Amino acid sequence: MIQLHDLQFEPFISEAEIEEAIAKVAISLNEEYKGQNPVFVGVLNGAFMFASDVIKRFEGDCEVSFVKLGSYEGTSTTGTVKTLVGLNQKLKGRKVIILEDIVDTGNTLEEINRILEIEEVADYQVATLFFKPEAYKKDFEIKFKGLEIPNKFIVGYGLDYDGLGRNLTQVYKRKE
Ligand SMILES: O=P(O)(O)OC[C@H]1O[C@H](OP(=O)(O)OP(=O)(O)O)[C@H](O)[C@@H]1O
Ligand code: HPA
Repeated sequence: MIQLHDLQFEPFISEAEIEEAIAKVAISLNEEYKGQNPVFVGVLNGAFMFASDVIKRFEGDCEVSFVKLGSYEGTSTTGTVKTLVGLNQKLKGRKVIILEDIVDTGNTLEEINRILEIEEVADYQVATLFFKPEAYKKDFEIKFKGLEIPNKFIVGYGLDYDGLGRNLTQVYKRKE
């Protein structure tokens, strides 16, 4: 059990399970994007660990970029996704892979869709380490998913509760 701010969290997903999920996503990305020089776009802050681990496993040429979006306060979404740092690279005509630590309600993805619509990319897909099917309310198909998880608030491996917990190497869920 760990305490972050006022909340307690219990172990939920081990390092080995996380590694297995990343390996699975990496195999699919290597198959799908072989020889295509895709651009990975990581969504900060949460995706920094996943981006690092999955990009290390990509075997061909690729480029790496980041955007920084934010919408959560405490354990819930505000419903408003703010672009804190935008794209600094032209993506016109490129194959783009969005890297997310988690897709929860899908609000953040919707904002990314808006950002990419004006970029005239050749194609883009989303790769997320964690996915909450019960919480996801959008139509956009998520092609690469590491682990489907129940609708519980989690921390660790990049994910935070009000800034804390990102450095944890395994994932914890909020104790009920
Ligand atoms: O599907 P959603 O309900 O939009 O949730 C997913 C988003 O929430 C988290 O970001 P957050 O806004 O907490 O910013 P952070 O990455 O800096 O923690 C996470 O990193 C995803 O980007
Ligand atoms: O379960 C979560 N934990 C931390 N950050 C998040 N952002 C969306 N869902 C979550």
